[in-house]
Amino acid sequence: MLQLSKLQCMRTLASVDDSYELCRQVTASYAKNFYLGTQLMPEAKRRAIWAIYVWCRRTDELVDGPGAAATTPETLDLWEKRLESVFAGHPHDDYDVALVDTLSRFPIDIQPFREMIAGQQMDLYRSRYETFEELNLYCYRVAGTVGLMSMSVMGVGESSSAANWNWHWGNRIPKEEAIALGIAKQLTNILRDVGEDARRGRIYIPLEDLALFNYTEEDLFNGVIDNRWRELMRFQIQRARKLYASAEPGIKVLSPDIRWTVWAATMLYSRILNAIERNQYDVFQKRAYVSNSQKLLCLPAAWMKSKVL
Ligand SMILES: CC(C)=CCC/C(C)=C/CC/C(C)=C/CC/C(C)=C/[C@@H]1[C@@H](COP(=O)(O)OP(=O)(O)O)[C@]1(C)CC/C=C(\C)CC/C=C(\C)CCC=C(C)C
Ligand SMILES: Nc1ncnc2c1ncn2[C@@H]1O[C@H](COP(=O)(O)OP(=O)(O)OP(=O)(O)O)[C@@H](O)[C@H]1O
Ligand SMILES: [Mn+2]
Repeated sequence: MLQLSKLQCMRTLASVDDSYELCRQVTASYAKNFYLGTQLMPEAKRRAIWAIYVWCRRTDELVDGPGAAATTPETLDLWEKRLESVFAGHPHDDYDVALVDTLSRFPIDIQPFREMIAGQQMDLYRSRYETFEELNLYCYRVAGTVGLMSMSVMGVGESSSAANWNWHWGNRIPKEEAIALGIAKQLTNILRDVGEDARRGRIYIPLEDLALFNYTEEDLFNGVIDNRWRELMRFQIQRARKLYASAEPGIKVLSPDIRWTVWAATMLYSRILNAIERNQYDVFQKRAYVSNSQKLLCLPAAWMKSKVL
């Protein structure tokens, strides 16, 4: 469904509403946490996020999905050319129709999308990161950019209109916070998926951090859990939590009608770190996740935060 489709020139493309419905279905099936978050948003912004989510998911699937073995740098170059035509108003398939419509309604820049592709390109040729600085660039590209894309739709300031871009009157654009939240989520995702990524020969945790705790790549591939591993994971979790904390002041600058969503998305994702701790840092045999009951309990707390913080 999400594979690169040939230009659907033989038949008319989906209507705008049908395309948004397709994007809603993909978001609901691939990302229950994000989908739940979008349910707390106004309709116009919710649909735009679904359209952006699908483009991001398709881009990720090119490198991480079932057809990834066939993906080459040329595939991603083609995908970027399609991105440019979408930004020029020319959809290639039914999914693109919603994104073209979203781009006509919100002030969204193409650059974060290009950088997302550059981040996925890194997954084609890199399976190790020597330093956190290198990993941070990867996380910015695949996740920090999602923060920038989402913020273009969410808007800032006090007015609650769909396109409440009133920063002309001094509302600060919390770009750094949006990027920080994306990177914090990516670091969380990396810690949750250590075992899954190791089975694919990938280590995202910086090698300088492994060395700091005298933990080797071989230990990681063998799933060794001892005090070295627990200290290394505590260090990683602390770094992710610091980034979540640095993003939080930016949420109150966002448009009031989406603050609940962003608090909920932040709390839901950061609770994965708590789950890793509850699992005694066993990310090799156990999958850290937030239960549905825990997710639902986050919602009133997120609502309160959106009103007072
Ligand atoms: C409600 C809400 C937060 C909407 C954002 C939804 C959206 C457009 C998400 C796109 C996610 C995606 C598929 C990106 C492709 C690359 C990738 C997979 C990134 C990782 C996401 C998690 O995906 P998943 O859990 O499905 O992981 P697996 O592939 O299954 O392993 C990432 C961890 C990136 C997530 C980053 C964000 C959602 C950005 C959050 C930042 C904001 C919403 C900005 C808020 C603004 C301020 C000022 C704080
Ligand atoms: N047991 C599992 N094994 C492998 N992958 C899983 C497993 N459970 C969930 N996933 C995948 O991992 C991702 C995270 O799952 P989780 O339930 O934490 O959140 P989600 O439903 O994906 O919501 P979001 O993607 O917004 O975090 C999902 O994309 C899901 O498809
Ligand atoms: Mn997911």
